[in-house]
Amino acid sequence: MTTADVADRRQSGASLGVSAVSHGFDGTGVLEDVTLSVERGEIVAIIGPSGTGKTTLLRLLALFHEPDTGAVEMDGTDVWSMSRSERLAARRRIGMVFQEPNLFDTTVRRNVSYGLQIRRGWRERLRGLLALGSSDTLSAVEEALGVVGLDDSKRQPADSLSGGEAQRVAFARALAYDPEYLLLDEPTSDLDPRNTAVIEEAMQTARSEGRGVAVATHDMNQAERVADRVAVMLSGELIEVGPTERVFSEPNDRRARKFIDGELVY
Ligand SMILES: Nc1ncnc2c1ncn2[C@@H]1O[C@H](COP(=O)(O)OP(=O)(O)OP(=O)(O)O)[C@@H](O)[C@H]1O
Repeated sequence: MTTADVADRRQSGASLGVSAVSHGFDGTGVLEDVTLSVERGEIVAIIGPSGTGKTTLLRLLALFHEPDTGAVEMDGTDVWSMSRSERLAARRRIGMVFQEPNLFDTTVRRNVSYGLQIRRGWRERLRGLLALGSSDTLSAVEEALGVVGLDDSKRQPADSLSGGEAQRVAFARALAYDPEYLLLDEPTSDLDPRNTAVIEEAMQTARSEGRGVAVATHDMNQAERVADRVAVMLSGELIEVGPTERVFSEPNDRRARKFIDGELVY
């Protein structure tokens, strides 16, 4: 990506967000009146107790579900009022990394290039099939694997990787198709400090490339280390959103303070 591309992404002020969203499952409410957006070129951490709705929020941002009420907006446009093809195009601008890497039983390289193929439109996909191993596919795969420090493992079978390496491949798979927004659900929850550091660095690289990153994490130290803004979620509501330093040092909400101080039992 050129410096001009990055600057262009940043200046556009583009964002992905939810506006006054409430959502539940089988008649049970999970999210209540949630408003949050992530702009390109920033990292937003969503923290909060287990079962509080962080994954549900990421899944709504990933356009997996239509919210019961409220809007999911990309660049200010309500995604669920778009046509199906427009929404599909919007979805292609978003990458998601789940808590479980869920790799395919093939090499590292094929896992990453598969992500690239599946996200392309059918025309591009056909072109890709005709020119399997084309240079742009290969360089996108190599670049993404380089970001997570796995450029030397391309030919390795995915089932021979450690949990941390597998999660790094899942990250590269999401990165390879050049998403504008990257949604990460507890990407380092079971990882050792070294793999955690690699993923955190990759998040920062994504930010510096002008991507908007939203990460749900239990790890408050991680939120403090990487995020520009933090959103604290409790029982499906966002009780505090603000710049990381301010939220950690002087949260406005009493419950957010308790959660940050580790006094909130959950
Ligand atoms: N597809 C679903 N069907 C029914 N209930 C669901 C579904 N997805 C989530 N829930 C419920 O919504 C609530 C919030 O879950 P969610 O996974 O969003 O929380 P979370 O904050 O990400 O939790 P954790 O930190 O443990 O991953 C939970 O009570 C969960 O059981």
